[in-house]
Amino acid sequence: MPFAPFSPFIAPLSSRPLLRLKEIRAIEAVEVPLADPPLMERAGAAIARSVIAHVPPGGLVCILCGPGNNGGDGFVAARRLLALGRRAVVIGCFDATRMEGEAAAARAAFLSAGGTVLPGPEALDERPAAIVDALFGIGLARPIGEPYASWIEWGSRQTAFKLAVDVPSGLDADTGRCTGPCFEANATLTFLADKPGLHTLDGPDRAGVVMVDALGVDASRHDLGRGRLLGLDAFAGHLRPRRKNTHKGSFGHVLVVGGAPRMSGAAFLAGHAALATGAGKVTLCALDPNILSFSPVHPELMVGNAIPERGVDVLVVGPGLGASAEARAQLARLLPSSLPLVLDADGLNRLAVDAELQESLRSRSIPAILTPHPMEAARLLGTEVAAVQRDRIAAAQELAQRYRAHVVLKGCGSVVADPDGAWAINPTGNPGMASAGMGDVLSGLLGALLAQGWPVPLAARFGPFLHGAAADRLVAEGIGPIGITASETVSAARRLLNEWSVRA
Ligand SMILES: NC(=O)C1=CN([C@@H]2O[C@H](COP(=O)(O)OP(=O)(O)OC[C@H]3O[C@@H](n4cnc5c(N)ncnc54)[C@H](OP(=O)(O)O)[C@@H]3O)[C@@H](O)[C@H]2O)[C@@H](O)CC1
Ligand SMILES: Nc1ncnc2c1ncn2[C@@H]1O[C@H](COP(=O)(O)OP(=O)(O)O)[C@@H](O)[C@H]1O
Ligand SMILES: [K+]
Repeated sequence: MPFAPFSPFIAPLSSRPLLRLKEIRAIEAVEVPLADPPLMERAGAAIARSVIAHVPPGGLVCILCGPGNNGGDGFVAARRLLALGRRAVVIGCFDATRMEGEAAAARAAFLSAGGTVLPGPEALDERPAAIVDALFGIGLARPIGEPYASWIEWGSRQTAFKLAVDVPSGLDADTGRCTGPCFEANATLTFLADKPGLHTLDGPDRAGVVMVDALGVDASRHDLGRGRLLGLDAFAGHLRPRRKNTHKGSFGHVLVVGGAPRMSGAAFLAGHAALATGAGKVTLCALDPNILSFSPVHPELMVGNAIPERGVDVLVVGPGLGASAEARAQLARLLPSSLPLVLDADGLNRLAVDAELQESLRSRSIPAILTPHPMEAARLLGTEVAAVQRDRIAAAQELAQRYRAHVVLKGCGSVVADPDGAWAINPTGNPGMASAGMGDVLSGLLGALLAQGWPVPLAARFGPFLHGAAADRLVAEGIGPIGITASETVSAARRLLNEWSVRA
């Protein structure tokens, strides 16, 4: 029976830049000619160090090398491993006469050091203890064919330590999309700076643990673009203990508008999430005329069919809103408001087909937070889900600009984009969150943050970070990923928020 011990929960602590291909290439263009020792030598040394840290002496290290500089990194690593008394072989069967520059030199140096290049995995006569994937990195130009495709499939299947060099071969470093066959690593050692494709869509499944080695290059001297991988440090300034001398008015009044007939659960979930993560008061304005005037499970929620005349600080519109004329009327009334606004679910679906609502969203004095999942995003962009997922960052940025709003494009590696072009990827969360009601919880949680005074762009980042971390905490405790419920993430988020809100 397989045994997988629960790992202790540690939220990602440090945020860091995420660089797209054009930014990485610009750094390379400046740094490669200056670097001494050369960057490829440093990359190979870093790979060798990582292998040595993970593989006991005596184990065979099998390095899959491709025809470009990614393969060059692999050849340097192989030579260095031999020099350190380790057993290493290369698998590589490309036309070596077509190799150029440093990569060709790296191959030649490996061969001169007595290294062996095998034509395929079938030539091995023992099981490797480690597989290093140095086939293709950021130079991947098309889907991978034979023989590399079979090597990738073979390598991914091995019960060995599997290390991808820079990017798992077959993964698009910008988008996290598998372009065809794609290596499945336990860990990825990526160079110069971290890359968005390792953290969204297929990236997390393929890359495993991501380690960044700057190769001694001070990337901060270059254009780092506008993307970040979120870490807890990004929010430290707003995670403070509460002052003693406060009252419920200090923490804001959230109004949740939704809950059409047969969909009131969504509004209750959002409302409960808002209260449990710190809103001072929560009112539900439900479209269902038969809704109970209070929730027996959460009697602290104020429930009704009317929008309070005054006293509301934040709007959460959409959970279970439905597609009725009344839903449209509520949107038309609330979108122009000058209160902070979270728009989700049916609110987004209605927005997608209504030019007048779109205009009033764009004209808001405070940009709203929109929280589409990929299907909702596709509707808002007038395209297909596949087109959204082909480049999630570009889709989120396009939405943020088109609707002049902060956008959380949900899913594995949620992408947050601001109207001014800044963007971020959230590293927390797990497939246990692929269950009904999670989006409603996120909306409520965002409402609570806004009600407690978080600036809108920061709330749009911390909401998914906290929610995903809550689900990760549940997994670490053995609750999930299978069967986590949206309500359970609310309690876990409350615990984390209290743990994190300590005096520095
Ligand atoms: N530049 C630097 O100084 C540094 C770079 N570094 C390292 O270099 C990596 C980038 O190297 P790179 O640019 O050579 O690209 P790489 O990923 O090896 O692939 C290009 C080769 O593959 C080929 N090819 C592409 N797709 C293919 C396919 N589907 N099927 C078959 N062939 C395909 C393509 O051939 P072509 O398209 O011309 O036929 C070309 O030969 C980077 O990820 C990092 O590891 C580090 O050492 C730090 C310093
Ligand atoms: N595989 C996953 N990895 C990380 N987060 C996920 C995953 N699946 C779902 N989530 C998160 O869970 C939430 C689900 O929201 P949504 O799809 O709107 O759910 P629902 O419509 O059921 O309420 C989002 O915040 C999303 O990012
Ligand atoms: K690779």
